[in-house]
Amino acid sequence: MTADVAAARDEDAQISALEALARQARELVDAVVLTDADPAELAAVTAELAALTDRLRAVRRATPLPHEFGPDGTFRHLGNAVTGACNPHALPLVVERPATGGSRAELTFRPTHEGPPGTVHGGVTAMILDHLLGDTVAAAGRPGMTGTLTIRYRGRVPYGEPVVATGAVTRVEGRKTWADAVIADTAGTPLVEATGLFITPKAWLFPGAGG
Ligand SMILES: CCCCCCCCCCCCCCCC(=O)SCCNC(=O)CCNC(=O)[C@H](O)C(C)(C)COP(=O)(O)OP(=O)(O)OC[C@H]1O[C@@H](n2cnc3c(N)ncnc32)[C@H](O)[C@@H]1OP(=O)(O)O
Repeated sequence: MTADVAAARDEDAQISALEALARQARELVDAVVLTDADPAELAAVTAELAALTDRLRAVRRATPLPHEFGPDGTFRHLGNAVTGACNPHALPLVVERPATGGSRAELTFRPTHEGPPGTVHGGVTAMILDHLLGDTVAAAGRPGMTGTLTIRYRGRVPYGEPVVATGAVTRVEGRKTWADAVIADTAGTPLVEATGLFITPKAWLFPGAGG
């Protein structure tokens, strides 16, 4: 076994273990949101969690896992707040790029995403749509940063039930790209609609040019 292969295996093992930890941390957050344990039990669990937190902090990175190209050549961001498999804050959203263009994701929100009673928080759905729009413009070969994001909330988004998010580019002009996205129920009824303007920084077009 070469040193490169051994290093790749070590990295795979590290990522798999981090993904498992993130999955467990999501389970923990869901359990916290829904627990009805008594105060003594809550205090005992809190003390155990504090000890576990100290163990993880003992070996600490400066930043979350970075953007990179994975072993199969595809772009990945394991620490991303929306898609990162190693980030417990992420759903994580799994985005597909249909052959017909745009981006698509099937997702199920959890009780931890609740805003109004029985409804997903509008900021959470906006975050998902921002990411999907960003992926949509990137899929069209025009990656950019969100300049503006307009949201129209048409119906309550439930948690615990699957919904579908889709996005499509609508207009391009120089470094600007506009796209629309929607979260709909499985019958296709739109629940939240978004329009985004994405601007490709000059540095992404001309690396080293600044901007
Ligand atoms: C290598 C990467 C591979 C990636 C491959 C796969 C990716 C996989 C999916 C990832 C998906 C992520 C999705 C998350 C997306 C976020 O969440 S991004 C985070 C939120 N957004 C930000 O932080 C952006 C912060 N703002 C900035 O960085 C800069 O202001 C911007 C937006 C890059 C623009 O800066 P700039 O290029 O210096 O812009 P500037 O030259 O002043 O203006 C250019 C034009 O845009 C207009 N403009 C500028 N800003 C705005 C604005 N905010 N609103 C309206 N118009 C504006 C100007 O008026 C101007 O218009 P014209 O005069 O040409 O008509």
